[in-house]
Amino acid sequence: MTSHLLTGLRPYGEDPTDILITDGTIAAIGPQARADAPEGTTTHDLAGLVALPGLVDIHTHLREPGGESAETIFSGTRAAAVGGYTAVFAMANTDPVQDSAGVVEQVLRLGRQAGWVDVHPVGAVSAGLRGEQLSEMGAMAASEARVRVFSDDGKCVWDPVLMRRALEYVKAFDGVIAQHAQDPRLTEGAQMHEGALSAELGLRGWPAVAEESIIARDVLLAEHVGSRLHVCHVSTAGSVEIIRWAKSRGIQVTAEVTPHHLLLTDELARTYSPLYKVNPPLRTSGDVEALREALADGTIDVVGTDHAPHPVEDKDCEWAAGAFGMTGLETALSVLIETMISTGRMSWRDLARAMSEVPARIGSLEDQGRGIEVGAPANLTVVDPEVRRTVDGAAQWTHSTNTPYAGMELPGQVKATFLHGRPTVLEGLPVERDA
Ligand SMILES: NC(=O)N[C@@H](CC(=O)O)C(=O)O
Ligand SMILES: [Zn+2]
Ligand SMILES: [Zn+2]
Repeated sequence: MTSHLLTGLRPYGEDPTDILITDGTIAAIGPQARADAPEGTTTHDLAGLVALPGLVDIHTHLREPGGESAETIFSGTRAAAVGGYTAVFAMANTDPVQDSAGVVEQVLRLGRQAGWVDVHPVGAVSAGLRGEQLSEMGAMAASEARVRVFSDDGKCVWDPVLMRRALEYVKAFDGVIAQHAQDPRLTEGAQMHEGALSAELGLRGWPAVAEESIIARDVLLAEHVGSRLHVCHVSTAGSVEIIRWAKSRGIQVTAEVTPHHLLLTDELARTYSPLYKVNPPLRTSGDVEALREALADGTIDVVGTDHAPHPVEDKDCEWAAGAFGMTGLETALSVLIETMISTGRMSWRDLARAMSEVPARIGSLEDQGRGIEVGAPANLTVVDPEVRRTVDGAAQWTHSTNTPYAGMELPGQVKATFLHGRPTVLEGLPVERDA
């Protein structure tokens, strides 16, 4: 029997208490925790720190197989643990693509071997992400990986017939289609948000309507089919309006916002540094305000990092040649503290809902996102919200250095993470399993 006694921490930022973890489960909370601690229990003094349920990322790119020069399942999941995560959904745009039972089972296995977080492979919607025929969705759902989230992320499922079939297909096992909403024709050659600034800088624009028109179509398809739609990385005020309308009609739609779209704006394109190049692009301060409001009022359900590591040669170049994407696993919680907690827009309980409970529910996980209660699996994140740190891309655990926050001071640090009762992070540092 392995036991850990966590003393003095504040669940959801509330009154300090003690938590006893025994054999992967929260065994006691409060005075009973010390009383029940068996011989040989390891005690961790975490006085004053905030405890949250282990974070769940609905949108991570781990890059393996095929993109190991940017990230591996090991390096990406270790970065996730350091960022406070206990589960990640690994996007399908790998090489080979995660479009068959064989590939998703391989990703599952590598995730288990690494042991930093639970890895849930996302299945591709279309074979090879080609947008032509459906992938082996049923086989992936029935595989050991039990795939429930399907996405062609990186590409939009553009063909409305294919989208309709995908939505119909996943109903059989309560799956969900996560759409990367980007009309490819309206965004050909696009480099940044379309607006006054793109005109001034002479960069081809990515108009808001290219996202909004796909979301509008997809919520109507989801309604027609009676299936579940999840919208990836919502980035415009207009998208928020459409999702708000869809929810008011009872359409089964959930939506995600990234940390970078909650904090950064298109003004950063003035630097011409590809570190700020991402898909969908950074938008205006008006969009940022609408996204914060939507996350606070629940129109946007969850935060997804869209952690998108890229090798240095794809970012250390001119803007037009740069790859789209930013890393985010190690900074997500800090950005959320900065934008939503410090501003009083969300409580710690709200944050736990958006970063743990609801992402777990969208992905049909039963042993994650359960909250801090006796009997729940001991997936916990312990954060010091008071520390302020300057982000250093080279000092992160991800294999890539394309963080847009380099040089910025952000609040908060994850001090400890527990995965099914085992510490994966202590004192802010990853703990090797055999240690
Ligand atoms: N977000 C990005 O800019 N890039 C992602 C793909 C995606 O999320 O659309 C990637 O895989 O690099
Ligand atoms: Zn995407
Ligand atoms: Zn993505």
